[in-house]
Amino acid sequence: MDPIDMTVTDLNCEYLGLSRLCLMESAGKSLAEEVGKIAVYTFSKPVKIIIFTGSGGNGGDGFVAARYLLNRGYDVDIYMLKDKNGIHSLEAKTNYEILENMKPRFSRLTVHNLNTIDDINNCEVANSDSFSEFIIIDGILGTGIHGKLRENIKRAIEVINSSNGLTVSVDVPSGLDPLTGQIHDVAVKPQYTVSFHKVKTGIHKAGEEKVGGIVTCDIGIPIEAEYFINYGDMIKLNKRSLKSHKGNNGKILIVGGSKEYSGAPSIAGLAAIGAGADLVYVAAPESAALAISTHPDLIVNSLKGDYLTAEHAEDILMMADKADAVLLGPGAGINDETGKLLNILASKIKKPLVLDADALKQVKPQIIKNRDDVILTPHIFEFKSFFGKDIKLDLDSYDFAEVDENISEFQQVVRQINGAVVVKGAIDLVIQKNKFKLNKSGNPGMTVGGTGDALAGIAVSLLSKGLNAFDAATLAIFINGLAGDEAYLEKGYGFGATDVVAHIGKVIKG
Ligand SMILES: NC(=O)C1=CN([C@@H]2O[C@H](COP(=O)(O)OP(=O)(O)OC[C@H]3O[C@@H](n4cnc5c(N)ncnc54)[C@H](O)[C@@H]3O)[C@@H](O)[C@H]2O)[C@@H](O)CC1
Ligand SMILES: [K+]
Repeated sequence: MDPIDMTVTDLNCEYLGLSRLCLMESAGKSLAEEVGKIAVYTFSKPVKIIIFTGSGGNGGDGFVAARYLLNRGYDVDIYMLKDKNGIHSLEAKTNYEILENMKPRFSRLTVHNLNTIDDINNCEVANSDSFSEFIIIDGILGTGIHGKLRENIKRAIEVINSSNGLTVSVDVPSGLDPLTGQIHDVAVKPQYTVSFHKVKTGIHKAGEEKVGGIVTCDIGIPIEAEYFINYGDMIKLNKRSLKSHKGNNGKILIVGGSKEYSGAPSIAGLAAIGAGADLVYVAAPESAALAISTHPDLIVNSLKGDYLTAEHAEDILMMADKADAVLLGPGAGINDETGKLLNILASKIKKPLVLDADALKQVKPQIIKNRDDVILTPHIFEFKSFFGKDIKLDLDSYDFAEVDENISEFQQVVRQINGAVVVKGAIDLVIQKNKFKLNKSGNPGMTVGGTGDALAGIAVSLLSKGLNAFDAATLAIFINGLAGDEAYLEKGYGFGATDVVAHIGKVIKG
């Protein structure tokens, strides 16, 4: 599991009511159990446990484990590389304070602050001849590592590696990149790594030589916290820089509209603005352009005729050059000439793309199949016509295995292409290759016309800000549903797509 996805899942547990403090308790308890097993297996007698802690959640797991190990009768020494005031994780601080409050202390616990390099050089582990047999728990850095290692952390890692203690790393060996498995400077070289919930991607990549034996502990994270999109996923949204200029936050081109439909590209464009894009250009035939241009937020390029045709290709390709992402299809209609144009554009535009209803019905899968920067937003019938496969999403089962089997049926079909697919329904399914997420935001009122255009507009807006197709697709369907839920609160089932659009900015901010 990628570290960012682990963070998202942890956060989503909170929205189920499962706090980070509970997760840390569970992680620390599992850690203590595993260390206990390792101690018995390796030494078959009580040994001293030395826990190195940093300033984050990784150290917090160490503080929790200390309590359980003390109860099992172990002597525990904690070596804190950051003192209480330097602990950033609230949960870690709470767990440290529990140890601190144990006064008078009957347990065999000692706590040392290693504030300076000298403190580290002079600690017992650095002169470990004085110990016979002991276990080191490495709770310095986990998934929260970033940038270059600070000097004191580097030194502590060197001391751990040159000691003769048996080392158990918490979640990730400190210093090892939890995503790539690379060691940029130095890293703890443990005999075992105890991971929580799922092994982090970097651990798999690094291999046993760098991480030792891998133990994975279930810490009670329910599968629903991982499968369903929730507010935790919002951390993937790029923060808007305070110094940004016009255009820095996404320039979009929407290609759509026809004699019959001018509403669809307008809604998509306004939704893109709602999701934070700076500039939205719409390329539409003149029969739709006038109506679209009544929205002053949209910049309309009027093209000759009642429908988009292959004759417009050159003009549109020039416009696409200036955009960061392009949406093809809303309200374009279905006819041979428009179909021809959409296929040309899908093959020639090299910017990230969203293919919506009328584009989905006309663009041939082989044209986009090798691209991983494309999002398709079909409902189940469009899915069938695009992929030529009739399957249903059936999540009414109480059996994980059946749900997984149903989802993997979809994955097998979607694997024909490299892009992300949002299968819209009462519960939505987002798939890209072996990744998937489910979404339950939204309500039955969203069957009203135009909500699909709003979704496509949000998706292209997020693509234009540099999100990858999977993240843009998952966040777009979640945000669109949340905005729909706000519209329902305001107007009951009497809301329309423009009401959904009106709430997009607010639900993102909130
Ligand atoms: N997030 C959660 O809810 C859970 C997290 N858990 C544990 O918490 C860990 C993640 O916690 P955090 O996100 O707090 O991160 P970490 O504990 O990995 O460390 C982040 C801390 O180290 C500092 N730091 C980062 N890079 C550094 C560098 N190069 N040099 C020096 N200091 C550096 C940061 O300032 C931050 O205070 C996991 O690996 C796992 O062990 C578990 O308790 C299970 C639940
Ligand atoms: K660690």
